[in-house]
Amino acid sequence: MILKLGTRRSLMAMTQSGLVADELTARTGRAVELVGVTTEGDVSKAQLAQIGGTGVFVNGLRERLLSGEIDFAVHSLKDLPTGPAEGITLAAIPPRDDPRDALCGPAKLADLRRGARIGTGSPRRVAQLRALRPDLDVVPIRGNADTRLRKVTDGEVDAVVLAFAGLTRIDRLEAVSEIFEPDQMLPAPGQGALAVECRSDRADLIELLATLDHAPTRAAVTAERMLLATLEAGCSAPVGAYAAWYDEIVHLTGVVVGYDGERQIRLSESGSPDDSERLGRDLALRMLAEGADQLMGESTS
Ligand SMILES: NCc1[nH]cc(CCC(=O)O)c1CC(=O)O
Repeated sequence: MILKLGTRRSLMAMTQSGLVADELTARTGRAVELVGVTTEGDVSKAQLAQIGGTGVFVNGLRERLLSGEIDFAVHSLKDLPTGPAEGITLAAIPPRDDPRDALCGPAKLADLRRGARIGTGSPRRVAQLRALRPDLDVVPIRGNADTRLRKVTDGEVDAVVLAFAGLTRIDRLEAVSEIFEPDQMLPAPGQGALAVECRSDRADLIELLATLDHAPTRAAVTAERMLLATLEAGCSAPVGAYAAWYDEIVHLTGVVVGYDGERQIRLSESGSPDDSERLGRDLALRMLAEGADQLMGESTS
């Protein structure tokens, strides 16, 4: 039987789902067919900072998993809410792509003109951009990566910030003028990674999909997501987190930035990959002890 893989319809989503489908076929010999699904996040014109964090890109796919219309689904992991979903299992987290953010514009950040207009709706990117260049005019924009890049070519904004992994998937690396290192801009928890979900009662499928799982990526993104969950922040909060993995140790860094970019709480901690949930929780608790709560509260008001 051909397995039905549910995916959003954007080029980025179709590309990443296609790669997962090919990988599953290569590893298990099972044929996979893509099924395009439109989600609330694709339709709504509201700013993500308002509607985000509630799984707007994810819920439509989960409904079709539960109804049996599709067998499994591929999401961008950073769009996945941190809470559990009834009846749904996170069956695999494949090897992560580049987690960094990229500037797409005519020059590197330091070389943009004073007061240049930068388009991004993400409070995390807004706050970190302001920390790097307080003079910039950061304006909210929405739409998929292609639409955002067009706003640069049309002159509506001077530059935009997008995930490097997404730009790779839609073959638009020529638009990149600078890649931000994590010490300049920490990515969103889970950025660059994918999530493969299926129904919890499909034991056969869970076993099959497990062949796609990459343990180091799972440990790293688990730490990042636990940090986010413990801060009780969603994808619309000014929270960055990145866990690197080397010498069999997970090195997690988290940041909370005030909306004006002036104040930030940035801390790091290392631990065993077998205990990555505790690593994320411990670091978040240290950030809260330093006032992360108050800083996040100011940012959303
Ligand atoms: N919120 C939209 C979204 N979800 C995942 C990605 C990029 C790809 C990824 O992080 O895996 C993007 C676009 C962006 O932030 O540029």
